[in-house]
Amino acid sequence: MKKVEHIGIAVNSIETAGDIYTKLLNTGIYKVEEVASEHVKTAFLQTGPNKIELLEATHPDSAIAKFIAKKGEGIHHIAFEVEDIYAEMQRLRAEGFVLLNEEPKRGADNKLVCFVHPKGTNGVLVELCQSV
Ligand SMILES: CC[C@H](C(=O)O)C(=O)SCCNC(=O)CCNC(=O)[C@H](O)C(C)(C)COP(=O)(O)OP(=O)(O)OC[C@H]1O[C@@H](n2cnc3c(N)ncnc32)[C@H](O)[C@@H]1OP(=O)(O)O
Ligand SMILES: [Co+2]
Repeated sequence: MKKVEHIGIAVNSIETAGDIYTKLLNTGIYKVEEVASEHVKTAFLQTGPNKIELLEATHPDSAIAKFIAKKGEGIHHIAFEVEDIYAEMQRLRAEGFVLLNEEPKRGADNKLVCFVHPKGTNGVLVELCQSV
């Protein structure tokens, strides 16, 4: 794992949360991107070498909608940057982690992503990200 690529925060409104995080971080949103396959709209703010990813559900079936319904707004996942997502997925499988997707899938911000089930990571949803 190269670094923490982003912290994903589940929010009801990326507009409202975006204003708050713009003030908090003293920097603006540099990208808003919908990922239809995940039923989410994302907004990114750069914080040094890392990012904050605000996530708003675009459909009731969205993982974000279910998360907020259950736990309210808050930190949703930690994403790590990897060099080779295929090799990392294979390594994690061999280590006994449960991956939530068989193959890497297209994420936001020009990434290939894969998620690791939180049951195997002390309750923290982990995302692997490889730049494409
Ligand atoms: C890809 C675009 C973008 C990017 O960065 O590029 C994103 O980051 S998109 C982010 C949204 N997409 C995902 O999160 C995909 C992966 N997530 C999943 O597959 C599900 O959300 C899953 C499997 C983590 C949970 O599924 P579901 O909510 O349908 O099941 P449960 O509600 O029964 O949850 C099972 C169990 O997991 C706990 N849980 C759920 N979400 C989280 C979370 N974010 N962090 C930690 N724990 C989580 C939930 O509380 C249940 O535990 P239990 O003890 O049984 O209550
Ligand atoms: Co993410």
